[in-house]
Amino acid sequence: MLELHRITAGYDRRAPVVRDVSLTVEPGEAVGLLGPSGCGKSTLARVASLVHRPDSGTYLIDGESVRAWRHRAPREQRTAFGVVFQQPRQAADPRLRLTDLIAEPLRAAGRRTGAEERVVELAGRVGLSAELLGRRPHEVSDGQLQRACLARALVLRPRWLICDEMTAMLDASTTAALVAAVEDYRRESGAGLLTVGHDRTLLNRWCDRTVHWTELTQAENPSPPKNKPSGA
Ligand SMILES: Nc1ncnc2c1ncn2[C@@H]1O[C@H](COP(=O)(O)OP(=O)(O)OP(=O)(O)O)[C@@H](O)[C@H]1O
Repeated sequence: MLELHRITAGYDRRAPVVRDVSLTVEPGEAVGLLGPSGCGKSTLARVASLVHRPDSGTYLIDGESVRAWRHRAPREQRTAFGVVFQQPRQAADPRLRLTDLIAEPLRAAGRRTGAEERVVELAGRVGLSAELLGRRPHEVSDGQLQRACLARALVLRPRWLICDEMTAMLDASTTAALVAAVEDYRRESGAGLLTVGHDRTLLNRWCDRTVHWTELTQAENPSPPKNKPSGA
């Protein structure tokens, strides 16, 4: 379970953008987070994925307290997360061919054995052809690059996925393909998901539960209604 408790975070300690926010995600659960532009959703998603250290609050991952963020976080906690951001061009090294981009986390973790097969398998899942795998980011569309970024996020088989407006700039068919790839992975792995977005209809359809930013600062465990009947 992910348990973010009374998190305050931002970019200037005197004016935090996230104030006293609490959120939990159960194992295997898909939670959608909605809220107006600039309210702090991405900042909270960055705290949850261990890339942004909060000013205060506590964070438990599967019962274990998080004591360090970014490169200081233990590898086991860092690699428990697969993260996809809104802007694939900002998240991708422009020098890498898509095949190397997807394999990057395997190399960083020293897990080269079987890397090629894993990349090919993931490329199939996200709908990237062998020809596209040989191209560099400037030679593919935003949607194709985002497919590669999703494959990269899945390559270490994370227990948790954090998608920060993953589909915000994509057309309907690419959005559907990426959501389907995430859901296939979750079905087989049991991974939990926190997905941030503006599209209430998409989040309601995709997630078990959709929470609005304003609910996160109210009493804990507000038991919001489920989007789908259990087992659906
Ligand atoms: N690196 C940064 N340095 C300084 N301020 C930042 C930084 N990143 C975000 N902010 C500010 O923090 C506030 C919250 O930003 P954040 O991206 O978390 O919001 P958001 O809810 O995800 O917005 P959107 O839906 O538009 O993506 C905004 O006012 C933003 O300008």
